[in-house]
Amino acid sequence: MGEREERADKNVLAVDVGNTTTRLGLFSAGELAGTWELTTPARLTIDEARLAVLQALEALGVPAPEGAILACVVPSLVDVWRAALAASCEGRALVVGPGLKTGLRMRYDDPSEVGADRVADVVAARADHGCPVVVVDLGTTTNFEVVNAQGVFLGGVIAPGMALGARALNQAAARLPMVELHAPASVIGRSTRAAMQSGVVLGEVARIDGLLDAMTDELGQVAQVVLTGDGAREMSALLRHDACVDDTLTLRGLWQLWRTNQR
Ligand SMILES: Nc1ncnc2c1ncn2[C@@H]1O[C@H](COP(=O)(O)OP(=O)(O)O)[C@@H](O)[C@H]1O
Ligand SMILES: CC(C)(COP(=O)(O)O)[C@@H](O)C(=O)NCCC(=O)O
Ligand SMILES: [K+]
Repeated sequence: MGEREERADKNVLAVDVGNTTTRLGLFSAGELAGTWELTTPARLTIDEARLAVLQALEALGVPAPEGAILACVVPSLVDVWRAALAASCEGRALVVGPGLKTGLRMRYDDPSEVGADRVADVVAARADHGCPVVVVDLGTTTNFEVVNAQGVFLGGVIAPGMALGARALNQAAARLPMVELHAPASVIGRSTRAAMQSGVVLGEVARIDGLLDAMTDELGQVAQVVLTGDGAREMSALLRHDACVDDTLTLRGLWQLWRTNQR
């Protein structure tokens, strides 16, 4: 077996630390063997992060990883996870950020500003869905990543996510309850709850459809749309645009970045 095949065969742990949820994905021979989620805490010790890794490996019934890669958009948690992953695998853990080879051309004014999860999304979207492509990632924020026909990351959009919108309404207005993020039966709400669900969920649908239209105009061509994140499937059913749902996009982008950086 060549050195390259041997590396591709390794068990690799990919960790995506979002502002709300931390996702672990264990890749075995290039396939996602299992995932594990925990709530992203405000503070975390290296031991707690190591324990989370051990729990995930045990629950998934997978062997300890040989390699690890991290995308963390919470700066205070980067060093903790870097150290915990180094202790959980052979050698250093890779961290998506300055210094890591991505193979991407980026038109961001300052590419070091781009969130690590967005970089991973773009890498996987380019490889697995083709270009041009727009990724819509539903998380704490609803963020879009736009990739042109040449595979260049042009930038995108960062908007408040649906849960954030619902929470903001509840916190800012004394009479507004917390609502579940389901689409109401009609856009014209006849109760406080229905009106809020219309504003948050159908408002998000309109925002996504509207921004996709504007992006098509700005790009001068129709791009494929890839939806990922919380409620991606429900959202795809509500959108006017055709969109492909890809739940494991970010984790797969991390695995690809790990592989790129073994060469
Ligand atoms: N469409 C949706 N349906 C259900 N919950 C959603 C939806 N969109 C967002 N959420 C909620 O939004 C929050 C943020 O999403 P998450 O994927 O955890 O974010 P991040 O990737 O930023 O950590 C979570 O609390 C999640 O439950
Ligand atoms: C846009 C984000 C907040 C999305 O994070 P998430 O919703 O996944 O927690 C994150 O990618 C980030 O902090 N980015 C830095 C700013 C930028 O990408 O321009
Ligand atoms: K995310």
